[in-house]
Amino acid sequence: MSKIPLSNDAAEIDHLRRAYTLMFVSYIAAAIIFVYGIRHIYDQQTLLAVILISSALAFLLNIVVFHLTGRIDRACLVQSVLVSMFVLVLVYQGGYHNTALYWVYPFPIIQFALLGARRGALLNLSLTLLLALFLKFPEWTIAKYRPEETSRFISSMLTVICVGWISEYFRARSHHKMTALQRDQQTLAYTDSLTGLLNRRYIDVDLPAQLLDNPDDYFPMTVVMLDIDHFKEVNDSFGHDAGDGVLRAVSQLLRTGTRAEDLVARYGGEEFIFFMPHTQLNDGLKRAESLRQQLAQHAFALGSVARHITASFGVATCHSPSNLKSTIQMADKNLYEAKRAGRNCVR
Ligand SMILES: Nc1nc2c(ncn2[C@@H]2O[C@H](COP(=O)(O)OP(=O)(O)OP(=O)(O)O)[C@@H](O)[C@H]2O)c(=O)[nH]1
Repeated sequence: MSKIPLSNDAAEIDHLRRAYTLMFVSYIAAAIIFVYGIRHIYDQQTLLAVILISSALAFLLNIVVFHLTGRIDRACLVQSVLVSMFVLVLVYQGGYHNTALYWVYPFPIIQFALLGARRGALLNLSLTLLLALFLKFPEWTIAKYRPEETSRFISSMLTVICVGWISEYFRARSHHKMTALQRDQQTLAYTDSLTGLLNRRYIDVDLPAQLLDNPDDYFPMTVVMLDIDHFKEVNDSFGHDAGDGVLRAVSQLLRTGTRAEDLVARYGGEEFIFFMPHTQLNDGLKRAESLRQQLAQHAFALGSVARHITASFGVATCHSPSNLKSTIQMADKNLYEAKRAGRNCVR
């Protein structure tokens, strides 16, 4: 079966999840940090106030850049690096009366939400290693932490990282499984069971969304509709099963006679349609004529003899997503003209 370009709702939902996580986490963290920063100006803790206020502004600046560029991967990575730097500087300085360590615990969870299980674990473990060094060599820091406090802190940090990793790993795994399941079900819903081609539901439901989302991948797009001539006679003379065999053989001819980027569908009983992206009307007419000839020359095995079968073709070109329906109607009208003109021709 040809590869179906499907609208990817799961990827869109995941993108939104990351964007909302990034924005809410950044706004909430920036607001809390900013308020504490202002408070410490009044406490005369200038260095702490500068660390807090500049971190809050850096978080917000990253969000502004994200709004302007829409690049979620880069924004999450920058936010994680900013968070890590903030944590390191805060632990180095000690925070208010050396309480900095209490503020570190939420950050591993944030890193997992922003970066995912693998990259989040890497960043969190590196950060914990640096923090452990700071705590092991107190002469490196301004802060003064009690020895029993530092050992408990590293153990509880590792516990938080472990729990955060487990939760993010299984969330991502179930998300991937559900995405695969959704794709399988979509593929099944949009596949014609007799021929394995795309079906009418795909043309009516998913294709319009595809065209709207990625117009540059399609337009101008030529639509060809074809209908097997006198197909009723095939059924009447050779039986319904033989008719099904002809429909499968015609599908195979269409598959091999079209390009990989063309979308080929069974539109109704013995009616097929295909869409040729980036194709003007003249080229579309030539390709339809070539297919008509291939089909007319093909010998179908029916009963004990080989028989020739022909089809009539209608062609029209679509220039924008809003024209899809009227273009299909135009191709259908031209197909009717081809039938009226005596069949086995392209109009
Ligand atoms: N075997 C088989 N036949 C089908 C299927 N779907 C529709 N048909 C048959 O296709 C035939 C279509 O007949 P008509 O609409 O009269 O068209 P035609 O005989 O091809 O004549 P023209 O289109 O005017 O050339 C009918 O006999 C339907 O039963 C199918 O899935 N399998």
